[in-house]
Amino acid sequence: MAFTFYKYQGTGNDFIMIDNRSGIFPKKDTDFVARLCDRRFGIGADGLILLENDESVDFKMVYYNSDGNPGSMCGNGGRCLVAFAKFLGLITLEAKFNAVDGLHFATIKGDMVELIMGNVTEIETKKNAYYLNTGSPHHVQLVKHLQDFDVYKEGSRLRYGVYGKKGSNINFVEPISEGLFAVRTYERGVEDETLSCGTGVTAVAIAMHYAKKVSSETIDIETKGGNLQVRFSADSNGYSNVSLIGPAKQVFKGEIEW
Ligand SMILES: N[C@@H](CCC[C@H](N)C(=O)O)C(=O)O
Repeated sequence: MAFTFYKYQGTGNDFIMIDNRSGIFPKKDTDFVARLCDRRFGIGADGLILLENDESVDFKMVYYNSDGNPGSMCGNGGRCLVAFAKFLGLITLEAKFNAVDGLHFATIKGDMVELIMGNVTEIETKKNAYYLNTGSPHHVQLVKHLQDFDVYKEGSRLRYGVYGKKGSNINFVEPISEGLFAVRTYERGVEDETLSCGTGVTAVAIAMHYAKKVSSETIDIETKGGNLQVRFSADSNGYSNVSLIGPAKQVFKGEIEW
């Protein structure tokens, strides 16, 4: 049996994209998904995303981390999926889709995708860090000399040591200038640093505003894979109208045989 896959990247966070509206993909085969995501024995990606039919909106997002297990919400993956839906002719300029954390709205112009994320009402202050959920759980920690920081060592230590089996994604952030931050993320489920993490930079932007490191409600973030922007409205109830904006690009296409 064979089916077509596409590869997309959003600021270097890369995904295998499969149109599974026919339902043929073996969704429960964790090893198969992990093998496809393997960078030496497979296609190579930080995750795999299925585009599926949804009864009430344009489509459904089903996301797997590169370890083959279903993940929580993926912000960059969601943006890439919107670009894929446009490529398939399912949408033109706007999309509404269901994901594991609920309904999302998005707009696309050229290769720029703006994705509306869920509201954030709870932020936990920890020692030198913040913990919040932007569709996925995120630890946000300010550090100095981010470029030389050992993200893998410290990220994996916190991921397992502090957050146990369930784990968390771990973000390290350094302010660059007013309204601009540099971020590096250790991703749960990839179990390594990725070039960018969409729900991660969203969590960083909100945490930095909450910590009064920035007053603007539009925040620019530099990741190793490119730049993203996060916008929100902040009031005493928390953070709403949260959006994640950045490029999402198709990289190549191929055939999977099994
Ligand atoms: N790359 C992602 C984050 C994906 C979620 C994650 N690794 C998990 O399941 O914890 C993004 O862009 O948000």
